[in-house]
Amino acid sequence: MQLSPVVVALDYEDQRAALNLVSQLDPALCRLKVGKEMFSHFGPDFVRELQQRHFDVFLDLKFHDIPNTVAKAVKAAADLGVWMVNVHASGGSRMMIAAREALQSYDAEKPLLIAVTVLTSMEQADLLELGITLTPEQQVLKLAALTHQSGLDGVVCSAHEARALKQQFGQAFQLVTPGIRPAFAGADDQKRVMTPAQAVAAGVDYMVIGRPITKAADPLAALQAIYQELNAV
Ligand SMILES: O=C(O)c1cc(=O)[nH]c(=O)n1[C@@H]1O[C@H](COP(=O)(O)O)[C@@H](O)[C@H]1O
Repeated sequence: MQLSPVVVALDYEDQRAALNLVSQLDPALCRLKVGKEMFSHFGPDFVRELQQRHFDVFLDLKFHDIPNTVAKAVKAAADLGVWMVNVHASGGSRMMIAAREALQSYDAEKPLLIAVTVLTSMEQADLLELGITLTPEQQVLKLAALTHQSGLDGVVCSAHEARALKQQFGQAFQLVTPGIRPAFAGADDQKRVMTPAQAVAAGVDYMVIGRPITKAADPLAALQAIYQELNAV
């Protein structure tokens, strides 16, 4: 069975609750994302626990620092054996190139290196506050171009930008998108949502899905429903 593009976001303050969810999921149907909250609470051991359960882990720590520090941080993530790691594209091309070069010696074991463009929670007013006068879509394209030039594997973006990004940067440029909502789920606080099928049709490679699975009465059934919807595309 081909691994599905679903990455389940583990946003929990309680490790037992997270592992209870994980024990209901199937590593053939999804990967797992560990972000700042769980990594700060439970550290690399938690990531290792997930890997021992045969899950690929996306370490979502969104590194943004001087090039030397980010290079060392992505190397530490690679040593941990994660499948995907990310940085902020707004850290600039020198930072992103340093991160890419730090992973060069990992060959087949190299994690995918992805850059965050504009967070899906940010609107025009948030960019203006930072002195950025471009629209969020224009800023995404600008940061994606910088990411592509820096030789990274792809970007985190909204599914609404996927079509334009694939057109501009080609099929190999990987798109990772949050804000995905299956027809059976509510939008929660996500603003511009797409269904999994729409996202795949738009060119999304990996979709980060949290609450529609983690808060479902039957998480595996929710995951299977998404997988079936994707197989029908
Ligand atoms: O990097 C992310 O994963 C991320 C970037 C972004 O721009 N927006 C966004 O929602 N996310 C994450 O994607 C996940 C979405 O979770 P749900 O809204 O519950 O599906 C959360 O872990 C967010 O932190």
